[in-house]
Amino acid sequence: MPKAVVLGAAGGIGQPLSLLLKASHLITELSLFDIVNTPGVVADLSHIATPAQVTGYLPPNDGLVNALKGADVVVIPAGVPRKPGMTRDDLFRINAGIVRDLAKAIATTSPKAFVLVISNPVNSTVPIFAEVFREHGVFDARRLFGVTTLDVVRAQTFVAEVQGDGRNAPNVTVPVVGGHSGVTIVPLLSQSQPPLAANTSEEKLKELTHRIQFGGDEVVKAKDGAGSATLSMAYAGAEFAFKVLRALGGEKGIISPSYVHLSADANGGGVIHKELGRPVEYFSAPVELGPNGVERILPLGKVTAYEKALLEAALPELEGNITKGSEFITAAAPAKPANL
Ligand SMILES: NC(=O)C1=CN([C@@H]2O[C@H](COP(=O)(O)OP(=O)(O)OC[C@H]3O[C@@H](n4cnc5c(N)ncnc54)[C@H](O)[C@@H]3O)[C@@H](O)[C@H]2O)C=CC1
Ligand SMILES: O=C([O-])CC(=O)C(=O)O
Repeated sequence: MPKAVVLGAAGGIGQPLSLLLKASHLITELSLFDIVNTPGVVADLSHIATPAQVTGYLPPNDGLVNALKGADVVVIPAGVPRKPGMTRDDLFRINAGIVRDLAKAIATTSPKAFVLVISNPVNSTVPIFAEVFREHGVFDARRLFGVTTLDVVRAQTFVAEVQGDGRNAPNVTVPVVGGHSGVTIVPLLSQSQPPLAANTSEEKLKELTHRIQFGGDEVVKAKDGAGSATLSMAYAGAEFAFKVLRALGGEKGIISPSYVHLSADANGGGVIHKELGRPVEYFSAPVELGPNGVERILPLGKVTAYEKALLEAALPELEGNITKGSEFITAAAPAKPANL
């Protein structure tokens, strides 16, 4: 039975996420790391009568390494959240260095673990992980995931509301693709199941799209300086982690959107490149999960002219975010000695 690790476990997301993981019977070991307050979170969770045995670690010494030893799945909500007026990209300055250091520790301690990145800006932090893993010779695109599940969870909820039956949200499916910030979040509402009413006005579609793209801002605004989504993110992060764990356990046919390096797929994301009309390195798309991680990236399928325009609007920002993340590592790498 697998060991799950949470890095940033004492934070706004980390605590409820750790609770949901502790409550799950899919894991037997839950290892928590944060730079502060881990002992209290561990003492609290460890009284819950579920199988997972909880251990906690702090820096300095080998806290992080010990937390990561033998990890099968590492979930990462470490880093600062937004305040009103900030974009996710504004978090790069602080969070890029945090995730780089966590990536180095994973690369050396648990290079085979499945890595689930929540820390923002996801569009850039996932490329940071990939480049650190590449530098250490352990990059496997099938095992690195940007968690975009909250966008899907929001889309389910908001579409169900528009359909007049909020209680049906769990049965609604909406693919949300692209990235995880503003216009890079592209809901494919034409593929909603159950479908939106045929007479849904263009205005309503635009409103719904905007609400899914900027749902995070609603929470940042409501929290008024006290952070961003934590509880809904913990729910979404746990939901995705459970899917990964079930696939790891051999369950077949599990599909979930996730932000991945397109080389994770046997054909290198070729189908999606063709659909988008240009190559892009990372993209959130529905992926089929298996015991080795990504088994297959599914095509986006039929999109409307409106959705095609959304995809076109998403790509320049997404590509900029990807380059920024990758170059944070590659530009800092010492030059290779010339081949004399
Ligand atoms: N992917 C997504 O859909 C979402 C991502 N987020 C992002 O998740 C991140 C965390 O958000 P919150 O939990 O609300 O923030 P928070 O500030 O409440 O918690 C962050 C935790 O990370 C810890 N931390 C900082 N540096 C660390 C390090 N080097 N190693 C381990 N832990 C470290 C802090 O001590 C803190 O406990 C933010 O970057 C936020 O933007 C938030 C919501 C949704
Ligand atoms: O909005 C934020 O900064 C946090 C986040 O990623 C989300 O809620 O989708």
